[in-house]
Amino acid sequence: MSGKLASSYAAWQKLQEIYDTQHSSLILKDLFAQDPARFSKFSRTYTASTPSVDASSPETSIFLDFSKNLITEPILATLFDLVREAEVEKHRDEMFSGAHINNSEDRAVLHIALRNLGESQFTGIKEQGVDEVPAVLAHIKQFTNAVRSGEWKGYTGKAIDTIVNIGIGGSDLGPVMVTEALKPYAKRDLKAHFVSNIDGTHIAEVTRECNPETTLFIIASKTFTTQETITNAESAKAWFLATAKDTAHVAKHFVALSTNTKSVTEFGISKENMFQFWDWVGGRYSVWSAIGLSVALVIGYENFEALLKGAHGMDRHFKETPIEQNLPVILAVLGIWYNDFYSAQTHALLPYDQYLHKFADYFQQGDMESNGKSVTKKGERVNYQTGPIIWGASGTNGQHSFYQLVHQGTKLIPADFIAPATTHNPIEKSKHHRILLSNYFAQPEALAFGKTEEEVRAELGANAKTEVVKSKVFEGNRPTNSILVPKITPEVLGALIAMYEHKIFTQGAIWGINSFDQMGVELGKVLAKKILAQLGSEKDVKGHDSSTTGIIHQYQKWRKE
Ligand SMILES: O=P(O)(O)OC[C@H]1O[C@@](O)(CO)[C@@H](O)[C@@H]1O
Repeated sequence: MSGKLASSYAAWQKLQEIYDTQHSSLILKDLFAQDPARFSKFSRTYTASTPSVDASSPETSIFLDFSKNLITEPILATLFDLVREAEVEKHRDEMFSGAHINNSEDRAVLHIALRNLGESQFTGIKEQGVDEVPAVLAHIKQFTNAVRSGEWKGYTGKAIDTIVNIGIGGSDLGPVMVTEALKPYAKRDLKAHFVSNIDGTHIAEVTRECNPETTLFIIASKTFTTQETITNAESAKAWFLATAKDTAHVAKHFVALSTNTKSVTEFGISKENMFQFWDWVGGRYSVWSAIGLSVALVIGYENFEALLKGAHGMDRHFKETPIEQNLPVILAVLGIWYNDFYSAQTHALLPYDQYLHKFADYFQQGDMESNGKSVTKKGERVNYQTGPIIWGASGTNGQHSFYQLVHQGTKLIPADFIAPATTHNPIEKSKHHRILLSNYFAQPEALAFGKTEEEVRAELGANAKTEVVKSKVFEGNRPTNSILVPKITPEVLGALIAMYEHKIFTQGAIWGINSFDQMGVELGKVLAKKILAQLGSEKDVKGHDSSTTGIIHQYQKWRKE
């Protein structure tokens, strides 16, 4: 089992020494001037080894330009030494083999087994459920085809025209992000809604848009015990039965996605209407599982399978490619360079594609719930930074929101700029797309090379006030990765998501932490349940600090219901 303190590695200590002695001389303007081949040395292309499912789709490729990073070839080589010293490849192979690498819960981590579509190199995994994946996919295919064709009818004999996915965290963020990202592939007359928050507003607002005769509710919950989801599901059932009356009709309008058959049937959903997955699927890694049912309903099973295929291609790349050419590994070590040596606290994901506007939201859970840990797998407190704060927004909107700080603030913010070469909406002869991409190209250039005081003064003239000149200087030397894909297709999206999943894995393996449990979400839930019980009673709240007690008293003074 890993769990060694990363700071104990010789490569880590070498990186610290390099940072201490060299970081102030790592100037991108100079690094590019010194080496005309810098771009080609620090860029890589991933291309799926098998052709696209849809012959009319462009190839499934990802181009990574990481030349605008604060690295030299010796620094990159030392980062790769760290990967080898941390035995990342060994841990990777353990994951792919089904070893219980999630040691705190004694579970395997096998989201890769959800999407290999029976490919030989990943079969032979001896974990309960792995051999049932094809049957669940077949059930998803049969069900989604029935709903989309109108064969599946509601209790009054009408076809389903609305789906409502009720889930939270990984049971919501994946379906939301992927259905948004692949909207060009959506069946436009099937409306999809996603309810996640316990705030009654969420389900109240959604059911206002729904007709109980033509709505299908998807109760998405790995554990089927999550308070928000079960409460929302009960309210959805009550809303439905207020019109449908007969509980027999539930079977036509409610399905469940879960590992917990007992709780699903106790809720009143038959086993036949349940799509199963297994404990070795982490919530934040579950969009490839039955949790992806809403995705398959919206974009169709063939496109859902293409998404899986795209991710599987990246799995093969991660498993088979030498670390120096391995995109997830390269992204991972660059992130560690800034997170652990430059003390950058965050990492921005900036997709220049409106359909990807939920991409950063998705990886807030994916990355921060995986690597927001402070003890190693052996229980030792780390003495270095682990998971970064992930944030971001689609371009160009971010430019009119937070780019001021990114360009001229005091914080180092490594950022991934992501864009498709071709848009799904080439309106005005792709004028919009050219404008969008011109910004996608320009922002990393501005961040890297900035604008000197001399350049500003030359523009403003000799009489310009010093304070005005200074306010217009861009220090530059701010690192970015540029990721370019041919087009956002199901396969490309699958590969992109898997690339970031394996980046997260690689960083966690280097930090020696368990990226696959989430103990940190439990305490708040327990305290909330204790307070909830007290809010409902006539007695005064007790057992809390003066602040919690005081704010509850204020609430009780003001509440009207
Ligand atoms: O799918 P479920 O079991 O309802 O869990 C929902 C989410 O809740 C968590 O915060 C775990 O409690 C996330 O890890 C998970 O994706």
